Amino acid sequence: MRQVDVAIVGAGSAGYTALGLVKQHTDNFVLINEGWYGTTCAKIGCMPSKVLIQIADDFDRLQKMAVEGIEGLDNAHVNGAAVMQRVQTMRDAFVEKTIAPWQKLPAEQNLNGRAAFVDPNTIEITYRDGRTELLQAKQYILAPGSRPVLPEPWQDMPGVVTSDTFFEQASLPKKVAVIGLGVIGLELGQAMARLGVEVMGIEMADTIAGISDPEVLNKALELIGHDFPLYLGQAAQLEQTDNGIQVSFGEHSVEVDQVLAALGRRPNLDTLNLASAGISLDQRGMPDIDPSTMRIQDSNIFVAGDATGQKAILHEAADEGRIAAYNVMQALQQGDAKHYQARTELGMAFTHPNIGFFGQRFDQLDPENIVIGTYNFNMLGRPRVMQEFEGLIRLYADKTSKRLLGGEMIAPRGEHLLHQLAWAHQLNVEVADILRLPFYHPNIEEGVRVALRELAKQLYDEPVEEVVQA
Ligand SMILES: Cc1cc2nc3c(=O)[nH]c(=O)nc-3n(C[C@H](O)[C@H](O)[C@H](O)COP(=O)(O)OP(=O)(O)OC[C@H]3O[C@@H](n4cnc5c(N)ncnc54)[C@H](O)[C@@H]3O)c2cc1C
Ligand SMILES: NC(=O)c1ccc[n+]([C@@H]2O[C@H](COP(=O)([O-])OP(=O)(O)OC[C@H]3O[C@@H](n4cnc5c(N)ncnc54)[C@H](O)[C@@H]3O)[C@@H](O)[C@H]2O)c1
Repeated sequence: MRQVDVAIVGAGSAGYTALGLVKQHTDNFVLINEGWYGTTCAKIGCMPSKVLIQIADDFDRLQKMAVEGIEGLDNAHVNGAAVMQRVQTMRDAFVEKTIAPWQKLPAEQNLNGRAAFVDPNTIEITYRDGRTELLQAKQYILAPGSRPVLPEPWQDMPGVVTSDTFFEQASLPKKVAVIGLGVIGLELGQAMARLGVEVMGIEMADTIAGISDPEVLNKALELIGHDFPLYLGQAAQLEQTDNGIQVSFGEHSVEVDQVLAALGRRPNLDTLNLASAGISLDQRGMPDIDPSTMRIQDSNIFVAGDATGQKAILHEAADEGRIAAYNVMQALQQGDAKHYQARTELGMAFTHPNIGFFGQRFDQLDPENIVIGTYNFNMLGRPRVMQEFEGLIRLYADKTSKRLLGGEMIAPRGEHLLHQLAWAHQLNVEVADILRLPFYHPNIEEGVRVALRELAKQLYDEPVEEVVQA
């Protein structure tokens, strides 16, 4: 039986990051990956979705140009097939770049098969041709990602797509029901709507994109609702018809060509048969993973990326891959696992305007202990020039420490505002210190300053001097 120092399962963003570090330490490793290479992010996730969103944003700007004196735009229209061709061409380029490191691995270390534990020390690899191989590693890094949730009756229904298949289409559909208005449903639903597809959005919960602040939610429903109708608090039923799919929810029933099911993603750890490794699992079938070490209990198994069932976003997958690899190297040298702190949490939907949060969300905070600063984009010059003057920023600060705790927003260029606020949050400085940082004029960041000033008025007895004393 083959024996190695390290076995990494999953050639995604988490596995890729771990591999880069493990390689520096030992040559005695294997990478096991089932199915295609190229990562969820590059092939069916972050990147193709951002290409589609960019095209939708560009098309939308044409309408804004008309009021700026730019003429001759009346004939502009969307060629759905060309749009999807552009998405696929760019996606293929991203995938090609992503698979280069795997292609450089010698064949005996790059195993294209499914891994699963057969006992606490051994995994079995099942190759595509049905062959199997047993392998033992001193340490394991499991990074098998996640898959879309899809109820069984919907699985073979023609016309039902998930983000796994959406980007493969030859053209844009005509009429779509987007079921699930989390990040994927909102991003793709809005982009399609802005490209002329008739879209309706149906969500079981009473919020979209995980927004917990009721004021931000109201603003988001208003703004995203301009692009397509949103039905909240409704779970949909599907029925196949001669012409498509009948979607029923609440009082409504409508026939569509296509359903985009965006109901969330499920960790792929269940494919690894962890029970055979002697790992105890909770009711959801998940092991107890320490987020500061990425280790399962006291085992030689580390988990990273979407497979943890925690923060299913790319930079977190990469960090978890790093932490798992650092600790695998520690373990190979008989060292104790090192504990790492999480970065400030940051999440965003690349809708228009961007929706997102940093730090703690509104519903995680005690209203008694916080003050709130807001900005609602009705006055600033630069957003008006850009014709993007609608949004709402809500920042939360701790009454005692006078530090930012978090914030939620729907805001033009919110992706950048969220980064700056997350950096300030992680540096753990007082609100007054953030106000003493430079703010250029005219800029959207001036809106953040308005919200910070509102916080400062509530936090300090004296007005804050916004210039640093020499
Ligand atoms: C539509 C969409 C848009 C997204 N947009 C963004 C975004 O804008 N920003 C962002 O930060 N995140 C985004 N994400 C999330 C991001 O793509 C993921 O968090 C990230 O790709 C997870 O990486 P991973 O390494 O955990 O998994 P993956 O990249 O999925 O890699 C897992 C690999 O493991 C393999 N595997 C599974 N089981 C086994 C097994 N038993 N044996 C061997 N191999 C196995 C799989 O085949 C796969 O190759 C998006 C996701 C989607 C779906
Ligand atoms: N910009 C980004 O960073 C980005 C973009 C896309 C995806 N992602 C990642 O991908 C993950 C998966 O995205 P997602 O949007 O599929 O999941 P999600 O968990 O964000 O949203 C799924 C939504 O579907 C709803 N839902 C579930 N079952 C339903 C039903 N039967 N009927 C109606 N609604 C139902 C849920 O209430 C939830 O709001 C996210 O957790 C996110 O981390 C990130």
